Amino acid sequence: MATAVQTALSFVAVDKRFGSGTTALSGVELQVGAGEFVVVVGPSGCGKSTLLRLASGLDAPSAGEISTPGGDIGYVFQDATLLPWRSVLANVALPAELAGRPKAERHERAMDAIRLVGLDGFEEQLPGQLSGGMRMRVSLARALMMSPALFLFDEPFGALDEMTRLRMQEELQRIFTETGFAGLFITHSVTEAVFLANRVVVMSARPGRITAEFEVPFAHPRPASLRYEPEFAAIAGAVSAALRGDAQ
Ligand SMILES: Nc1ncnc2c1ncn2[C@@H]1O[C@H](COP(=O)(O)OP(=O)(O)OP(=O)(O)O)[C@@H](O)[C@H]1O
Repeated sequence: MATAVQTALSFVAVDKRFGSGTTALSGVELQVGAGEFVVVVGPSGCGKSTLLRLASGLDAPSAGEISTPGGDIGYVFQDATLLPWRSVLANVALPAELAGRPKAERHERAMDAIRLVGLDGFEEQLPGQLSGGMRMRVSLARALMMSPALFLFDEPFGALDEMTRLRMQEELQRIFTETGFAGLFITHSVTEAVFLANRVVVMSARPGRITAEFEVPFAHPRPASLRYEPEFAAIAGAVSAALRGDAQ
């Protein structure tokens, strides 16, 4: 986490065209500062997942520049992608194991990450014995293991029931407050975006470009009750209007 750089992620004039002729992204300008949490909302198919793939380096832009000066990147996806035959502890410790860390060190760090996501006591369980929300916590703990400077989240809570989803939002922003990583988070939910973000970025339908940005000034950690405050509703309303304007 300790990093002197001020920018965790930078997109400058980024276009993405696929061989099929589809232009998924056009002229995208996006900066995520160190310790900043940016949430992207946009209509289905506007290029949000493409944006994350480019940020991760899994795919290259057709034009423009992308840089991640902070170093390590962590990923959390909707599908928790755990190894079913490994315990919670062994799943969380996997990145350190692959990096060749000594057993005692990776055990200690994995236990720290497990405590951070509120799963202590469950470290010997198998993924199949856990609820969807708990599996998502394991996935988050595994990503936290390598203390990445930047986290990429692709709709991580999209498959969870409403109550679990709200709880996970609260947990995630508590962890964000405690660890100070930078985040780029994708969601279809406007309230999820406003609850988590320092800044909400709205994308237009294809070709995806950024059409509006909203600063979300509430201090972290944010209480669950923030969602019912008029100031919260005002920002959520403005984000929704920007999204709707795009759909017309
Ligand atoms: N590998 C690919 N080859 C060709 N076209 C692609 C490829 N990947 C994505 N696309 C197209 O690019 C556009 C953006 O896709 P992307 O998955 O990034 O959208 P999205 O905003 O994440 O969608 P959703 O919200 O539905 O998940 C879509 O029209 C999609 O069909």
